[in-house]
Amino acid sequence: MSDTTAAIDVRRLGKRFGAVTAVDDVSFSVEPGEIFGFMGHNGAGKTTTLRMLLGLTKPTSGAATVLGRDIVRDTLDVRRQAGYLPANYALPPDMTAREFLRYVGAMFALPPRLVDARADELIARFGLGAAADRKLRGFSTGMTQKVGLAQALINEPSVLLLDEPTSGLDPLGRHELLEHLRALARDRGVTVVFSSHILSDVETLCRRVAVMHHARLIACGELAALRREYAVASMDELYLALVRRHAA
Ligand SMILES: Nc1ncnc2c1ncn2[C@@H]1O[C@H](COP(=O)(O)OP(=O)(O)OP(=O)(O)O)[C@@H](O)[C@H]1O
Repeated sequence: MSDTTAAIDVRRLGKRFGAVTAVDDVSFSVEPGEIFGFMGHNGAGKTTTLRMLLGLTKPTSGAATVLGRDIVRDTLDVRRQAGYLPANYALPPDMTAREFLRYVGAMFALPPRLVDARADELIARFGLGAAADRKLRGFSTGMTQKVGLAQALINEPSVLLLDEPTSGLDPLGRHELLEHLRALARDRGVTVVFSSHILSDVETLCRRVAVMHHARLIACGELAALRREYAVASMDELYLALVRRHAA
């Protein structure tokens, strides 16, 4: 049965690429305004799941809704209301940060004056003012991720899908990015899906998580309840216990 109050509702979603099953019978839901941890090691199927939610690749089975919109039938509606930061996002090196934000805003067919105002606001919010008119090619990893997050917010999305947003960041960069995500959920009610294999980040940020392993969901629920169920104290131990239990 589908959960009509959920911001994201995934029902038995599956994706095959030829002989490869990338996502197998995955179901979970995300509540409005929560920061939901989406965990799993490399190749577990996280990126493919996020891409299906955004209509960037079609499911081969199952269904999902984002803000009540069907991800296959209503792809454009979903895209208008969603922000996406892909993993290892390569920014165009010859654009400035400001030019890039305006470019992404234009793709949403927003009026130029509105896009300019939002770009300015995001540049200020992420502390990019001094670098805003420099070419992106020289940007540090931390600054690149801030621009990546800013572009994901240019359409003022209600749902934000972030694929490994903290990987490669130093502790200060990670802390700053996590604080921005907390503020988005707390102050603006944005629903965040935070895909990561950095367990401490998930632990810091998320109350509920889903864990993928070899294309399947091996756990989903409140972190505290999962810790109790598996009688473990830390996120590391929980993750290892889950993976061991489901080892092929
Ligand atoms: N376009 C594609 N064609 C063929 N196989 C693919 C394609 N995209 C993904 N896969 C395969 O699907 C599986 C899941 O990949 P996916 O990128 O979704 O995992 P992930 O959990 O995001 O991993 P990572 O953390 O490494 O990004 C992998 O075996 C991958 O090789």
